[in-house]
Amino acid sequence: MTTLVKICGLSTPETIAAAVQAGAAYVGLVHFPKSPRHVSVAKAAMLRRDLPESAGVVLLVVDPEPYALAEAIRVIGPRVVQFHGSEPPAVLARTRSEFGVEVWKALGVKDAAALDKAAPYHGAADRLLFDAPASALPGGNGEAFDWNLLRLYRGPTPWGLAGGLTPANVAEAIRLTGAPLVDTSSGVERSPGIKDMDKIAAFCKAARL
Ligand SMILES: O=C(O)c1ccccc1NCC(=O)[C@H](O)[C@H](O)COP(=O)(O)O
Repeated sequence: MTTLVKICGLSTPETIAAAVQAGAAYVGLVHFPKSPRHVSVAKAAMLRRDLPESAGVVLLVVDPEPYALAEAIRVIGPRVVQFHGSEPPAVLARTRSEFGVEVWKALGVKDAAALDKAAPYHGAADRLLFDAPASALPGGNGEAFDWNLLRLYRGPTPWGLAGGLTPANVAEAIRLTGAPLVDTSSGVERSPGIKDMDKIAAFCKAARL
């Protein structure tokens, strides 16, 4: 089965084009001012405008105010909204029904018990993204968690694996977990917020092996 790839934290037309060209199914735009990858709503809309419909634009937010979220979705027009804070299932369900977007929920995985946090989101989320627990930032810290925790995971909601994935370790992560989608940010950067087109291509290639 083909593993879908999401490259997150993109902020230039060149690196987005490189991700699409390399076969990434999803490109992530981080709208969170404390992140080195933050893009304003206006910039996200500009980046989105030049993309083909086939590119899955994921707008990433952290505990957004309802008004600000509505405005961002209206102006940017993403295919997916990824919630990366402590949003309850009702926020995802409401966002999906009001705006007709896909909604994803990121969950930090510290131990096996952390996977129980997925249960309330079944039915409300279109995808769960299992990531390393929040540290300096809610996500995008380049830290991996113990992938063995997902070996036997069989939840009903489509899911993805994130956290410290790189061109060098992504094939092993897929082999161990069977992840249907892999997501990376720091692992394809030269420095925080600065994406590297060669690393993006290498990641997409390694995820296909
Ligand atoms: O990337 C960020 O700066 C970020 C900031 C705040 C919340 C989430 C953020 N990123 C979310 C992602 O989907 C990342 O791709 C995911 O956490 C994996 O990041 P990394 O470990 O750096 O590959």
